[in-house]
Amino acid sequence: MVTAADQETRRDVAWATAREFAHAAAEPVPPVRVALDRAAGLVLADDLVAATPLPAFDTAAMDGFAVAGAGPWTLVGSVRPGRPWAGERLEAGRAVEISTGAAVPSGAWAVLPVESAVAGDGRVAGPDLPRGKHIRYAGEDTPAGARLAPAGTPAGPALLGLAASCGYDELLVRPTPAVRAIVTGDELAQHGLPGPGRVRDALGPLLLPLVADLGGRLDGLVHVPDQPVSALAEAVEAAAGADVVVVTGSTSVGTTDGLRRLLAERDARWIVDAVACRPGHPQLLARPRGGPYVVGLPGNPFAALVAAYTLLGPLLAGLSGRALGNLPQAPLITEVQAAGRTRIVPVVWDGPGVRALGGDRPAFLDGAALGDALAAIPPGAEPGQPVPLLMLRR
Ligand SMILES: Nc1nc2c(c(=O)[nH]1)N[C@H]1C(S)=C(S)[C@@H](COP(=O)(O)OP(=O)(O)OC[C@H]3O[C@@H](n4cnc5c(N)ncnc54)[C@H](O)[C@@H]3O)O[C@H]1N2
Ligand code: MOO
Repeated sequence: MVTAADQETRRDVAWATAREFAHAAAEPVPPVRVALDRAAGLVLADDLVAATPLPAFDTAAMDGFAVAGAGPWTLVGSVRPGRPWAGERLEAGRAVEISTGAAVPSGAWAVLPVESAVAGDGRVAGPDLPRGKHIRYAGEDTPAGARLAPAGTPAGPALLGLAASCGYDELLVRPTPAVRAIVTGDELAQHGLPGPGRVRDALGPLLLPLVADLGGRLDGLVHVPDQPVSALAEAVEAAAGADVVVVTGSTSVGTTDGLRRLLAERDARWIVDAVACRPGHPQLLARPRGGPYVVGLPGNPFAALVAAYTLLGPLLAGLSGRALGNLPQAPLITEVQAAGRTRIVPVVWDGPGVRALGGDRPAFLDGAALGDALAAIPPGAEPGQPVPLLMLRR
């Protein structure tokens, strides 16, 4: 539970609250107007309002005959998609052959599907149909001016198709926030087997797809030694053009962990200073005056992954103007102890719930590599209780 004092200092923030703090602290990036084919995956900065009614005209929903009045009917012509009927209002007892998608002439009562029609000698017969049968009337799906999607909606495939349907060539969207990564650690090796006392960098390869999954664009990654301490300051300075700087392996309080000192020197505003979760406790989010947001991910790789979902994901959502939304939940069917702070463990779907996989030690990525989701298990959770899920696979 977060006390008033925690809220003040932003120390050891409860896990769900940390996500909210990260999201709420984000000032959305300025919007840009882009062509529809450049908008995929970006987030609407404005409501999408129907520029035309949909459908825009009374439309045949079947191939057959548009008929007026009771049958049989005299055929007086044909109508094809994209070529409106040039004739007069269709009088009772008359019909036109019509294709799916063509404009139904005024006066038509219904469209008689070709399968139900008997045509010949300039006439067509068939069952009487209820008024309006197989006609999609103008504005039936939406009238012009209706709000189809609110600002903050991601421009997925269906939204782009919808925008085109009602006449848009461009959309006002927020560009993907730019993220720079700074991977720290004198012990890190970037290729091959690490050798004595060295550790292979797991976070460089993990960050490129992870940042994209969380809604950002990784536009640079540098490796920085722990010594001299000025190296980290220079790397943060060089990333000033990004929206977010992610620093890994410098969140703790050791002599080689310079991030907290650097943030103090820069008079940074603390948004989250450690989270009451395991792993990932020392993660942080702060904003130096006039600079990008700084997310500190613990060096332990699974802890870093957890921290990215906890702070970086909600921050990127806020920068893009996306809502934080509620996480999906599922019952946890295995027992996992979460004493005092939220436990975050890899899980897989198993029938009506999720099952903990193991492989959840802070430095080990095995469970996360195989899991469908990370489950955030609050302190005191009972077996069978629904728990929030951070989806690892879609
Ligand atoms: N006195 C205390 N010490 C530590 C505390 C604490 O509260 N008091 N917290 C521990 C916890 S929990 C974590 S998590 C770590 C976080 O430390 P840092 O973020 O400063 O990371 P490092 O100390 O540099 O590294 C921790 C661990 O991870 C390995 N590492 C680092 N970077 C990478 C990488 N890119 N790829 C693979 N592995 C990496 C590093 O070699 C260490 O083994 O602090 C604890 N200490
Ligand atoms: O909390 Mo640490 O992040 O145990 O590994």
